[in-house]
Amino acid sequence: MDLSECLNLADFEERAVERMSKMAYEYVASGAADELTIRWNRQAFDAIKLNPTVLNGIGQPDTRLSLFGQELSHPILIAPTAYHKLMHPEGELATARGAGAAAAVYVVSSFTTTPLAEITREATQPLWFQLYVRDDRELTKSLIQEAEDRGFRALCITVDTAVPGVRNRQEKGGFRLPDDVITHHMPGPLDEKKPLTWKDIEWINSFARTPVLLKGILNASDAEKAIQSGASGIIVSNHGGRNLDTVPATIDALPRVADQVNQRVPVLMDGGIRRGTDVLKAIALGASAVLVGKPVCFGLACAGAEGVTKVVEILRTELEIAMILTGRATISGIDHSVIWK
Ligand SMILES: Cc1cc2nc3c(=O)[nH]c(=O)nc-3n(C[C@H](O)[C@H](O)[C@H](O)COP(=O)(O)O)c2cc1C
Ligand SMILES: CCCCCCC(=O)C(=O)O
Repeated sequence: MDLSECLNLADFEERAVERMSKMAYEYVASGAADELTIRWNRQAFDAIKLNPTVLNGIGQPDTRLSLFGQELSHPILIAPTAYHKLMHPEGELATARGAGAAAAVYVVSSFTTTPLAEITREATQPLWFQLYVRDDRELTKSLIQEAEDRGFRALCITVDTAVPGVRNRQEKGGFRLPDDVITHHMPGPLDEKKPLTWKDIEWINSFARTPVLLKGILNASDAEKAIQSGASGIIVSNHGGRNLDTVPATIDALPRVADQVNQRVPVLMDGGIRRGTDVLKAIALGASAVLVGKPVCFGLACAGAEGVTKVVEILRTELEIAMILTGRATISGIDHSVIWK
C-alpha cells in the first residue's frame, strides 16, 4: 500500500477497513454496548482548547523523557492489543519491527499470537509486557518470570477486565480466532472464576523484578490503593471503550488521578489519542506518556511494520509541531498553562 496517502491517523482506518476481514475490522474498531465511552474518548479531547504562547524561539523541541529509569525518545507507546495475526500475517513480529523503527516502547499483549521469544529477537526498542492474571496463579507467575527473563522491562497488569464487556458489535461481526492463530501464552479465552483482588497485586509485587503498572484505573481512590499495593505506575484507561460502556473519557478522568498520585509514581493514559495535540493535552493534564491502540492495529493492517512506524511517526511529528506552536521546548515544559481555561 502507498503509505504516502496516509497523512493522519484517521487515514489508516479508512484504508484498513478495505483490507481487513469484516470480523477483524469489527473486533478492532468496536466498543462495548452502545459505544458511548468510545465516542466520549474523542469528544473530550476535542473539547479541550489550547493556549499558545508565541515568540519563544523554539526550533526543534526535545521529546525525550525518562520513565522507570528507561530513556525514551518520545512519550508515545504502543498499547497492548491482542491477536496481531488477525490484522497482518506477520503479526506481532511486524509490530515489534515497526515500533523499533519509530523508537517506541511496545507493550506486548498476553494474547500475543507470536511467542515472546520470537518477539524479543525482532525488537530493537524496549518491550513491556501486559498481563492478564489467570485463575491458574502458578501459570501467571511463570509467565511473568518468562517475560522478565526475556528482557521485558515493565509489567502492565490489566485490572479493568474482571469479565469481558458487553461486546455486541464484536459478536455481530462474528468474532472467532482462526484455527491457525494461536495465543501461545494464554490457554483459552478469559473466563476466570477466581477474581483478581488487591491481594494479588501485592503478591505479584512481592516477586516482580520489573516495575509493575496497573492498567485500567479511572478514579482517585483506586489510584491510591494501587500505590498502597506497591504499584510503580498507573495507566488511566477505559480499555478504549471496550469493556464498561458509559465510564468517562480517560482525558476527563486523568486530572483527578494525577492530583491524587501527586507525582509519587508516573501516570500514563490511553484512549482516543489520535493527534499530536492529544498527546500534548494528556501530558499537560498529568500524564508522563500515552499509549495508542486502535490506530496501531490499523497501521499494521495497512502495511505491516511500516504502517506501525508511520502511525507513531505522524503522532510524534504532530506533537513536535504542537510543542513549537504552543511554545514548549521540552516534555517537562508542558504544564497546565498550555490548556485554555
Ligand atoms: C483490538 C484491541 C485489542 C486490545 N487488546 C488488549 C489486551 O490484550 N490487553 C489490554 O490490556 N488491553 C487491550 N486493548 C486495550 C488497549 O490496550 C488500549 O487500552 C486502548 O486500545 C486505548 O484506546 P485507543 O484504541 O482509543 O487508543 C485492546 C484494544 C484493542 C483496540
Ligand atoms: C473479551 C475479553 C478478552 C479480550 C482480550 C483482548 C482484549 O483485551 C480486548 O480488548 O479485545
